[in-house]
Amino acid sequence: MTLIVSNASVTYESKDSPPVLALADASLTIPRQGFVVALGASGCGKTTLLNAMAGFLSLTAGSVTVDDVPVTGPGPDRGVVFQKDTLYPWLSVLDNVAFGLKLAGLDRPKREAKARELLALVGLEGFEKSATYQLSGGMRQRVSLARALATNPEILLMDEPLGALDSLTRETMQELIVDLWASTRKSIFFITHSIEEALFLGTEVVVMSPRPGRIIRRYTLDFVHRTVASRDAARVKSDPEFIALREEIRNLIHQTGAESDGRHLLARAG
Ligand SMILES: Nc1ncnc2c1ncn2[C@@H]1O[C@H](COP(=O)(O)OP(=O)(O)OP(=O)(O)O)[C@@H](O)[C@H]1O
Repeated sequence: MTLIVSNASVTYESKDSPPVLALADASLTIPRQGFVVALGASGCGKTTLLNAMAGFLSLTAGSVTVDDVPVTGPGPDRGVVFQKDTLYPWLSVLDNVAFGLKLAGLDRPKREAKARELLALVGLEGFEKSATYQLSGGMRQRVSLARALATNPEILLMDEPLGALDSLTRETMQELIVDLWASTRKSIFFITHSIEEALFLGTEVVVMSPRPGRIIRRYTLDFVHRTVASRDAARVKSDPEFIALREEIRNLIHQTGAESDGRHLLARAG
């Protein structure tokens, strides 16, 4: 499946404050089996873009399509993982993962078998009967991932799923996501504030700048392919090419962050 965002703009209107141009003329393709990462400072419209892809909000202008069919709402072809897990505290780990399958009408043995398989895939074998509040942040995000995969969406939309984790857990989770991407061949759209994370994960990285939120730069990368081939994350992250690009993007984000303050006022006034 291919998800295409064309010339998408979103303006938030409210009664008490001026309209905010949160996303300005963004175009983006999530190709089949691609791993596209949106990177940018707070407020540059990343979540707005993801919400439009997920069908949670309507665009002010432009379009989102999946295989040429316009997105008009959420659908089983797109699974979503949020920064803060949205697990049900009254359900066990297994039942959280199986929940969507229950809604889809699968009988108990089938949905539990599928949920067990997914929990093994994310490294949570043995925790099926645990309550979600007994788990660490990293484990909870593993459950969220398994839950998003349960209905077998071709596209995964991930809104800073590792943002709340400590740095060691975060690195382990990055490697898990690379493994999942390589083994399931899903298409992924992933949001992060971390330049290193974006470079490590993405086959394509789009850099966004705030006020108004727009895509200012695109990079096609192969670091993630190198990680899949070498299984040596530390080596990939310390590669001089990786480090040079990390610095280039850091400068780019700092420059445009400063410049965009002026544009912000223009965007609001205009
Ligand atoms: N419902 C809303 N009403 C009004 N303004 C909003 C609304 N949601 C977001 N905004 C504004 O739109 C802009 C883009 O927000 P968005 O959440 O998409 O950015 P982001 O890049 O995901 O930020 P963060 O990294 O902090 O999550 C911000 O200036 C934000 O304040």
